[in-house]
Amino acid sequence: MSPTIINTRFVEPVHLLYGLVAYVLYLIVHRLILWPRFLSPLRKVPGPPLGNIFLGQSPTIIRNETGIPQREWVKKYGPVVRIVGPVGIERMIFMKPEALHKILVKDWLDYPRPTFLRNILGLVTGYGLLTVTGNDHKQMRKAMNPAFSIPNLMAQTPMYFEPIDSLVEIIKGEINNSTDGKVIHVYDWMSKVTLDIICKTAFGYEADSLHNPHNELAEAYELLLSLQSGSNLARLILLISLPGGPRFLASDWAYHHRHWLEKIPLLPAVSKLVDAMYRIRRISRQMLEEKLKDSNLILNDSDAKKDIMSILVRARKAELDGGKGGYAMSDQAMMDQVLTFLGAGHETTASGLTWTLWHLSNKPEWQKRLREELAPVFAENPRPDYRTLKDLQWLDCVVMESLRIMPPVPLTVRVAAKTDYIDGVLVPKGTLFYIPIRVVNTWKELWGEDAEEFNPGRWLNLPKDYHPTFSMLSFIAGPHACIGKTMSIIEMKAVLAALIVNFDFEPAFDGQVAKPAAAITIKPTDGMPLRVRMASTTR
Ligand code: HEM
Repeated sequence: MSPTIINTRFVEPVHLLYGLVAYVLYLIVHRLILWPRFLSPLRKVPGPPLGNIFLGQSPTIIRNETGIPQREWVKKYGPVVRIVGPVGIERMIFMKPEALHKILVKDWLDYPRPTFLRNILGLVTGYGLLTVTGNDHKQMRKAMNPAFSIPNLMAQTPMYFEPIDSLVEIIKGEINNSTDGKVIHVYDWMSKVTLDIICKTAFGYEADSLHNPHNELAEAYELLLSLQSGSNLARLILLISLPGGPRFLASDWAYHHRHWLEKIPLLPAVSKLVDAMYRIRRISRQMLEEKLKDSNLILNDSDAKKDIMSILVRARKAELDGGKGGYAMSDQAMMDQVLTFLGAGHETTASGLTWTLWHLSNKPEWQKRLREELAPVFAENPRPDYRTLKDLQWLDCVVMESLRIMPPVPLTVRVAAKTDYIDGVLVPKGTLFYIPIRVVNTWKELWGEDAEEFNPGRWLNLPKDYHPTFSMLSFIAGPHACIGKTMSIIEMKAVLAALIVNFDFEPAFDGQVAKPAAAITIKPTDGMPLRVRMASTTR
């Protein structure tokens, strides 16, 4: 037998195939069994059982209210928890301020948002601040910060009151002097009023969805929001993880052929998403074009328009004229930013307001106390300014407490771009982190035994270990902290104050329980029906 014959038999295609199959099987066994059970340096970190061999603990996470399984695990296993998700991917929870400081502030560049999250955010909110990282993010954030400065927010606050006054009149009309009041779906109205406010402050555009439910932008956002559910999110993550997935979903081709997607089982929701995003982008483009033609924009004094897009257009013009070598945004970048503000700033604020009204409905004593604080202020000026709203003590306590126990974004995610120690644990590159916003906000170890209860008074007597940055994470911290934090708090205060001064809120029926949805933001699945009457002071 010659050696040549042996060599030829060795490389027969069928052997190559066997080798390939064996390698793929090894990879699968490694991923699903060997790594999570025997090899990972995290395998001894406390945490729930590994769960389903393919999906890990994902079924529990998807089925439950966002942040609740994580909270139960922290109660059971302590401040450092390891959870195994689909295909053996590990996720870590770190609760202590030092660990959160490292991930979110000190080494933030080593712990970016994972690609799948950036792709989802990009698709539904535009490729702006929420999707960039590193130096691009630093530059973009620097260019955006002035639009959120206190002087600009002070100038924008009066813009909130036109939609707010419309809302008050609409609810009065619904109640129609009935002493029994009327049950209304509070979330729907909060969504409309915040959309009208953000359109005005972001674009200077009158959406008036409060009076015009068929406004195209309002309808597109309604469609987008109706798709928010844990299972739709899981489908979307799967789709955008495919090569070219995000680009395909954002393409004109996908929009024009979206009816095909409807025919594929499990994908009709994706077809609606493509439809909504296409329409939102088209309307935004039109608005930017109008803005670029608007001669008022060039004014640089008190007459100049104060909406965010006008501020950006002026800043770009100044940058180009002055040639300071700064960051001059392209039209597309500007549009993406404003879309980001619309996406990130509309439903978050609407959820925050809805949950605040829910808590106040169940705590009439707090509602009364708040009304007593607000009534004299509104009697003097029914459109209080930024400073007045900011300085109202009970209003501040109520808003902060609501954002603490029901943070509109209950958790977010980061990924380790390098292997490093965190809180004494060696965390390998590629590990995912839950930034456990809701868990931190209601951690009994810090906030005390009543941590999960609504008690606005606690803000006047904070726990001794309260950390101003890491005890309440509703807007997270560090370079990626919410740019709209001050704006959304003042907006919530303005809407809430006008509603409480005019109306009494109570549960729609005895034994009503809240129904929060499991998705990116925590909105009620039933639209939050509440009974609304004219407030005793206005009756
Ligand atoms: C109650 C209302 C709001 C809440 C609870 C909230 C919460 C958050 C959270 C938790 C993040 C961090 C997300 C992450 O890094 O994964 C974030 C980021 C962001 N938010 Fe908000 N937000 C609110 C309102 C707003 C408003 C009104 C705007 C704009 C008009 C806005 C614009 C943004 C932007 C642009 C980012 C990305 C910041 C960056 O990475 O530099 N948000 N927000």
